Amino acid sequence: MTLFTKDLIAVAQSPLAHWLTSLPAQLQQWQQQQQHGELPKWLRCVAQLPQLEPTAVALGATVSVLNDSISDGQQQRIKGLLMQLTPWRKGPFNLHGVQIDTEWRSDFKWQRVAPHIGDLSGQQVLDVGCGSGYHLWRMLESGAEQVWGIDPGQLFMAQFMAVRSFMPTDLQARAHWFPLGIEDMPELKAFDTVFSMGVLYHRRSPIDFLTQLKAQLKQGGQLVLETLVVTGDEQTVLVPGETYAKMRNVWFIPSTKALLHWLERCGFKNARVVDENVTSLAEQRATEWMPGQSLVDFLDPHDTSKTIEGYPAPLRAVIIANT
Ligand SMILES: Nc1ncnc2c1ncn2[C@@H]1O[C@H](C[S@+](CC[C@H]([NH3+])C(=O)[O-])CC(=O)[O-])[C@@H](O)[C@H]1O
Repeated sequence: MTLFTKDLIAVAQSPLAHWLTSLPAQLQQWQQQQQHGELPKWLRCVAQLPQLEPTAVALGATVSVLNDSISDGQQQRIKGLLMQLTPWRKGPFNLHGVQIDTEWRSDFKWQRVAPHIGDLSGQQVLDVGCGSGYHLWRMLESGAEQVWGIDPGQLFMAQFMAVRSFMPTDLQARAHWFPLGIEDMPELKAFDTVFSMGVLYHRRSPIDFLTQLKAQLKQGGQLVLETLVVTGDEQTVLVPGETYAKMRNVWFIPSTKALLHWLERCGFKNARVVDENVTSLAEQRATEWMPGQSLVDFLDPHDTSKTIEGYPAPLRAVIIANT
């Protein structure tokens, strides 16, 4: 059975069945390109993870799967294998007692987003740029019927597959991850809610990006957009120099007013800002599972209201809009 067979069957059995016109060929082509590089090694680690019947599962702040009769030896083995998938950026997870304290406390972001998204019960939900899939589990916690994550990051895929391998089969069948960028998506117009958190500023063409997100939504669906913003009016946008907070791939950081304007121009209705928050050093920091540089190293050491390049420090907004 190939890597995505079960997920493709889930597509066929869902209201997204028309995705099958492009998806199998894209996945096959992608798999052919993965013979070299680190993915095969990461997937071997995932395949070696022990299969244990979960006795407790919690899709809460720490996404947890536990088995009450696990041995110390099994736990050490799980930790050793999961450590080979570092850096772990988005979490936290507790997998059979192995606490993955990720660089980001992604639960903080979910706490800001969740009160505003309504009831996801029965919904088909897409998460564009889902990383390790931490928020996919939280979307299931909020009632989604099926969650679909896309992200071009191969290590994130291995991390998602590792976490999913521990989940009970009913949850495994409701959470899917495909190695696609938003630009690889056909116009499905089929999802009830589309999330895109932390991606807009990585796109060179933000208006095209918003249009691509809209093309995934049903009529009457909702977009949940989370991104870096700056303060300013409808025409304020920061286009940083080579780096922003040491990130090389940051293009457009609009004000919330500009973002609302863009959403309106793209045909979204009822766009509203539901949260604004300065990223704290507690939310993004180095840990055993991501030992490299983190937010503290990206800010001006003498003035943490500025990035190391002198731009405003990361301020993030959550915006909800409808089609
Ligand atoms: N073209 C693209 N299409 C889809 N995804 C992409 C693309 N380009 C990059 N990504 C992916 O977008 C994610 C951005 S991280 C947010 C993770 C999560 N959502 C979070 O809110 O914590 C934000 C950050 O750490 O700066 C990464 O996983 C990329 O691989």
